[in-house]
Amino acid sequence: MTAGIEEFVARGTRPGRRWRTALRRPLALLPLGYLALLVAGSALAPVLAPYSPVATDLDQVLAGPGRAHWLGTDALGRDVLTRLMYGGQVSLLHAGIVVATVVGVGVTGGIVAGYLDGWFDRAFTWVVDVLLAIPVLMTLLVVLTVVGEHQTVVMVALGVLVSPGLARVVRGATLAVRKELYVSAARVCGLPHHRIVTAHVLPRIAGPIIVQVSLLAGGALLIDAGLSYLGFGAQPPDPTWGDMIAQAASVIDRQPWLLVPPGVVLGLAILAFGLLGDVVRDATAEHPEPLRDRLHRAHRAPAPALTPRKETSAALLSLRDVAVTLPGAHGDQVVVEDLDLDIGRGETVALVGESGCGKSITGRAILDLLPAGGAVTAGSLLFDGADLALAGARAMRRLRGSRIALISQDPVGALDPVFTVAHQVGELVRLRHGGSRAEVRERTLGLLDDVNLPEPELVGRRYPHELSGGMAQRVAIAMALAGEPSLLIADEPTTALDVTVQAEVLGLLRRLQAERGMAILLITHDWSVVAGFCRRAYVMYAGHIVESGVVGDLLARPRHPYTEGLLGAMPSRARRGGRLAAIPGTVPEPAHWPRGCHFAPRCALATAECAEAPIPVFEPATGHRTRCLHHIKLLPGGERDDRATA
Ligand SMILES: Nc1ncnc2c1ncn2[C@@H]1O[C@H](COP(=O)(O)OP(=O)(O)OP(=O)(O)O)[C@@H](O)[C@H]1O
Repeated sequence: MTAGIEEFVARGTRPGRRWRTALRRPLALLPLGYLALLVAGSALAPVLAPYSPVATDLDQVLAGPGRAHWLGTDALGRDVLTRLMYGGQVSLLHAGIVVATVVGVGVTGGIVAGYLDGWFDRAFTWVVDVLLAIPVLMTLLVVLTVVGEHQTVVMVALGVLVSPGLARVVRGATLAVRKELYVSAARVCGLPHHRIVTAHVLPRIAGPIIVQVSLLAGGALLIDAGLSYLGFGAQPPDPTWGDMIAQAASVIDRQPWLLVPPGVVLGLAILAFGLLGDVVRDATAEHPEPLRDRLHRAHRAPAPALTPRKETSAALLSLRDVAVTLPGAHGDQVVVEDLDLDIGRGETVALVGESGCGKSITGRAILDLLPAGGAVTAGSLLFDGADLALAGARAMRRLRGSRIALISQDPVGALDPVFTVAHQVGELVRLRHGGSRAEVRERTLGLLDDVNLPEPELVGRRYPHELSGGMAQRVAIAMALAGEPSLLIADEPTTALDVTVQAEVLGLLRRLQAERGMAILLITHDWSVVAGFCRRAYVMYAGHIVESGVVGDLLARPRHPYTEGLLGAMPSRARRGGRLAAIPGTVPEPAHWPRGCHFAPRCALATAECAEAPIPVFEPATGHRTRCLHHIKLLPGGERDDRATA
C-alpha cells in the first residue's frame, strides 16, 4: 500500500477527522450557520435588537414589514424582529435544558448501565421500563399544574421524561461495544474505566447519540413552542416563539403576515437540527467496518530453533481447589471445579483440552474478568503470594496489564478499530511508564521493534484493519508487554493464524519469554504447540484438571484415557494411510456432568465405580498426576506405586 493510499485510508477511518470533514459540507454548513445565527442573534439581542421587546407603539399596530420595523409589528405595536430575538433566548435556553437533562440522565445512565452490566444494569433497565410506561404529555401537564411558574423545572422534568428512550438506545450500543474484544483487552491492560469509556466506547456510540440528541433538540423546541402556545410557557410580556405564534393566530384574519416570522424561524430551526442529525448519521454510516477476515500472509520460514528457557521452581501463580460458577439457564452453574494449577517464575505451562472444557474461564478467573454474574466460589488464587480472590477490583485493575497480561486468539478484534497501532500501544506505555511525548514514542517504537514488526514507524501509523493476522498478534503482544508483566496468559494465541505465521509468533513468544524471564500460561487445544513450547501441561476436561505433568512424560506415558485419546487424535501420531483416532462423543455441558468421573461416558476403561463418586487425584510418578481410577491399565505391566493425593 502506498503512503498516499495509507494517508487516504487513515483520513477515512479516524472518527474525529471524518466528522470534521462531514461538518464542512454545504449540507452541514447550512444548518450549522443557521443555528449559529439564531444563537448569536438571541444572545446579542440586548445589543443588536432595534427596540425593547415590551415597547408598544399603538400607532403602528399590525404593521407589515417596513423600514422602521423590518418584520412588522404585532397587535400591540411591538417590533416583531426584536421579540423574535428575545424570544429565541427563552426557546433556545429551554431546548438546551431539555438536551442537557437528556444527556445527563439518559446518555450517561445508558453508558454506565451498558458498561457496568450486572445489578446496576438490571436496576437501570427496570427504572427505564417504568418510566417508558408513564405517558409523557399527561405527566407534563401535572408538572405544569404544580410548578408551572418554574419553567426550568418544567424543562428538566420534560428531559427526564423523554430520557428513557435514548437511554435504551445508548445502553444497547454500549453493551454491544463492551462485548468487543478490544474493550476486554483494554480492561486486561488495566486501563481505568473512565478512560476506556471515553477513549474506546464513546467514539463508537457518539454517532447515534448525536443523531438522537439533535432530533430531540428540534423536538424540544417544538414542545416548548406548543406549551407557550397553550399558555403554559413564559408569561407575558416576555416573548417566546410559541407565544408569538399564538398571538399571530389570534389575528390571522387581520394580519396573516404576523405568523410568518416566528413560524419560519421555528420551522427552520427544527429542520436544521434534523439535517445536522442526518449529516452525522451519514458520516457514521460511511465508517468502514474493520476487515477481520483479511488474508494472513504466509511466509515460508523455517521453524525457529528451540532456545533454552530460564525457569525456577518458585511458584508465581498457585491455584488451589478453585471452583468457578457462571449463571446458566437454570441458575448458577459450576463450570470449573476442584482445580489445582501452579506456574513457576519464567515457566511455560500449557492448559490443554477440547473446546468447552473451561480453559478460557480459568484464564479469565485469574484475571478477574469472568462474564457478568460469574464468580470464583471456592479455593485460592495466589499470585506472587497474594490471594487474587481477596485483592478487590481496584487492586486487580492495577495488576492487570502490569503484572499479568493477556493475549487472545482474535488479535484484530482485540485492537480498537478507530485508533492507529502507535496510538494504542502508546496509550499503554504512557499509562505504565508516563514520560514525555518523545519518550512514549521511543518506547512504543521499541516495543513494536521487539515483536519483530518490520518498519515500526510505518506499522505504527496503520489501523488494525490494515494489518495481517500475524502482524495484529505481534501488536497485541507488544501491548501485553507494555507493562512488563511477570505472567502472560496466552489464550489460543495462534489458533487464528496459518501454520507458518503460528511458528513465527510462537518463536517470538519463546524469545521474549527467555529475554524477559516472563511466565506464560498457554491455553490451547493443539498438542503440537504444547510439545514445541511448554515444559509442563495441565489437561482439562469438563471443568476438571484430569492430568498434569512434564510435557515429555504426558506425551510418552499418558496416565488418563482422555489425554491418551487427545494424543491419539494428533495427525502426527496417526499411522500412514490409517484413520485418525477420535474420542467418541462430545464434552458435556456443565449441567450434564456425571457425578463421578466426568469423562466416564466417553471412556473405554470406565467401570461402575467410576460413576459412583468424585475421583481423587493420584500421583503415579513424581510431578505426574491423574484423576483416573484405572490409570495403571494405561501402562503395560503398570507400576504399583500409586498414592492418592486427594
Ligand atoms: N459467558 C458465559 N456464560 C455462561 N456460560 C459460559 C460463558 N462462557 C463460557 N461458558 C461455559 O463455560 C464452560 C467453559 O467454557 P470455556 O470458554 O472456558 O471453554 P474452553 O475450554 O476455553 O473452550 P474454547 O476453547 O472453545 O474457548 C462451557 O460449558 C461454556 O458453555
